[in-house]
Amino acid sequence: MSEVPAPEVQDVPADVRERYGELAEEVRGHQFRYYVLDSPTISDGQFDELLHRLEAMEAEYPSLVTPESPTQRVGGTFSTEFAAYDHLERMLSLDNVFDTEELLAWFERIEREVGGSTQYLAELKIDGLAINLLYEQGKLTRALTRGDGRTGEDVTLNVRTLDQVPERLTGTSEFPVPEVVEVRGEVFFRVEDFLDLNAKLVEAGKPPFANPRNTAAGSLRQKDPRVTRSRRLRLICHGLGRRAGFEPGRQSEAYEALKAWGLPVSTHTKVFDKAGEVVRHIEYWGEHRHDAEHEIDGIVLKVDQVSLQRRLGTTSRAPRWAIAFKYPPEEAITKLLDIKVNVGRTGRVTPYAVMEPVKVAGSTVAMATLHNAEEVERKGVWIGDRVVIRKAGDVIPEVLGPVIDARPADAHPFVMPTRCPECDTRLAHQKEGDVDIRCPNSRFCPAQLRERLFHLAGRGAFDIEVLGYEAAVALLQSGVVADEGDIFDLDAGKLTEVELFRTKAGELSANARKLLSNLDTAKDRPLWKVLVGLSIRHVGPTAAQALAREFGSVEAIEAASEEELADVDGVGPTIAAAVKEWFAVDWHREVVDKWRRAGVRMREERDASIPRNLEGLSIVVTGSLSTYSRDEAKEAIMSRGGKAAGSVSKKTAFVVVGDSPGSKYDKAVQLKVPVLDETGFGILLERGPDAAAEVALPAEEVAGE
Ligand SMILES: NC(=O)c1ccc[n+]([C@@H]2O[C@H](COP(=O)([O-])OP(=O)(O)OC[C@H]3O[C@@H](n4cnc5c(N)ncnc54)[C@H](O)[C@@H]3O)[C@@H](O)[C@H]2O)c1
Ligand SMILES: [Zn+2]
Repeated sequence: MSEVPAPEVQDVPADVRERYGELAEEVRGHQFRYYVLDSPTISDGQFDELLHRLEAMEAEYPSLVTPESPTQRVGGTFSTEFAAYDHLERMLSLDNVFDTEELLAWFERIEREVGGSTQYLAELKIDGLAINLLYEQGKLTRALTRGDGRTGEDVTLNVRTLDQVPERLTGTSEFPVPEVVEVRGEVFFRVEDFLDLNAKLVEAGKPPFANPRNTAAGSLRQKDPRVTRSRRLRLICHGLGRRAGFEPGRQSEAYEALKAWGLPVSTHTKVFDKAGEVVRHIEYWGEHRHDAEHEIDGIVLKVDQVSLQRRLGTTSRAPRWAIAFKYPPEEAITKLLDIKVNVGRTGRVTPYAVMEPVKVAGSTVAMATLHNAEEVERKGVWIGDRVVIRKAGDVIPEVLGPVIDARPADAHPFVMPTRCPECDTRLAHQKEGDVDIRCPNSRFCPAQLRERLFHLAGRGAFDIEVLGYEAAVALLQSGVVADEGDIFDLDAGKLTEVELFRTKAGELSANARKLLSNLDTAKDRPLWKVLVGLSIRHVGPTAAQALAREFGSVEAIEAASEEELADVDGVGPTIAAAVKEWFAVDWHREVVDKWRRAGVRMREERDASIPRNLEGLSIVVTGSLSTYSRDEAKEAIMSRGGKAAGSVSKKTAFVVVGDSPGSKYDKAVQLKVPVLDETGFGILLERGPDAAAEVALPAEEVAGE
């Protein structure tokens, strides 16, 4: 073809040409920061998007394309820090597809060009940096980075520090050592080693690295090979360049040769006959991305037969016989606009990141929790920084760390506030050594009030549909509710005082009527839900159910000693202490009183047909019974007013002993507590303690059985 005709050049509007030039410059700038500085300021996904925009402009105005265009070249370049050498054969990049449709179109093109179906080799796309190892007469003579594809940087001394890189190749009868071979591969960090490295840095008070790929590149491209040596880099080989004295028929055969020569190859390489199977394979790895030892950003597909590879040839930047299917990026880089703090239901103050919204793993992210002040410091992020965020699948987004090289002059560290942002109370650690810092003004802090109201309306508590955040805030701000104690005293008169619950005509809104009816239903929720609604620290559904089952009423829980509480299965000392602390606060007890007066259920509903014949008795069950499960036995005791205790004491009325009893039985013997077998337990339940006492055995006799 002749040169691009001049008139077409003029067809490109000046503003498009200008925008194109700017975009191309921007892309080159990012390539420099990525390939030379090992320190990108945008994520790979964001970079790919810029490149795509460039491609789209070129597709619309083909005359924009020049050989220098970033779309036509292998991305990298080389730094003058290293000696530069040419590769014997060019190192190329890979073309990308981003969905199945594009992939199927690629298969179609290949099969059209080779005239039929063919076999494909599927490999994990390792997110590392490309390396070219030159072996002459079996001896490693040079290692180069990819550079611009033609010329790479000499990193031989550094590569020699990798355990997996043999100084000399070994040969076998099937695969003798070739005269010359360029081996292409990927240098990377195993995720585990990367996390280890970061943990050590943090321990030494240094900022951690943001991601394994750039850290691997930075670790290999070091002036001082000792730094490289300390970094536990890994290698996987995935191709050949120039070779003499060896010619594989298939790519998969080349891997066998590499392995025979003593080079590391992947264990996840697979040959497929059918495009459909490849698609399933890609889906599988999409869901198991994190099962590989290294990060993967896609699957690479290669036409397996080398003669067909030759026939398909290459473009200026990539082979035509291979393609990379890229998974949606899980990381993005964005600006950390601010770090704010949130005050939770129990007063815990949590810093969180406010970021310029950015798309990652299919959703837009603008906020992420930072957990506590220590965590902010550990991550080393400053307000104003560009930060790397990560969101894997459905997992909540996480701020990984700052892009240190992109730190603007006005960036500044976060300072944890000393006063509550909502009520101005001085914040404090509740106990010595707590990481968390809290607002102690639990009664009046608007944030805590709002969160508690919202919580008590939740599914796990009273399940009051209309009482969301908006309603909670409206009720508190209007003053008709001072705290959660007032919630069940709401009536039509009070609600008409709240704008949110009034119609324009000043009448009660439909929503208000619904709230009243919700509240009415809520009064009859089971005891455990009432307990959850009280916002006692650590008392979630599990502990609340255990407490309700064991004690049967709020009064009984309040009256129980810390030991008795701790003794309950599913409660334990921490929760027991929290319950005691909670009931020790006057206004907490007032909340309970107000709710009780308003008609909220304060005790477990009893089945009237069950006799309350064990009232006040503490009974311990040990070993397994044949007709009752452990829970059923407890339930049977408690529904009769007894207490199913977890340990034997002098106050224990009976110890019920099943098969293979534990140390509780020994304790019963020691304390001379009456012991019942399973039949005796049945008598106890049906006829009460007096009848049971007649059949109770002295402990020794049961033991002798
Ligand atoms: N964030 C930034 O600023 C920035 C700038 C430039 C490039 N990038 C990123 O770098 C990548 C582009 O770089 P690229 O040109 O190296 O292309 P690429 O990473 O998409 O694909 C080519 C490379 O894949 C590697 N590879 C990994 N596993 C392989 C396997 N099994 N078989 C064959 N090759 C395998 C090879 O080293 C090869 O050079 C993109 O992900 C891009 O987003 C990011
Ligand atoms: Zn406060």
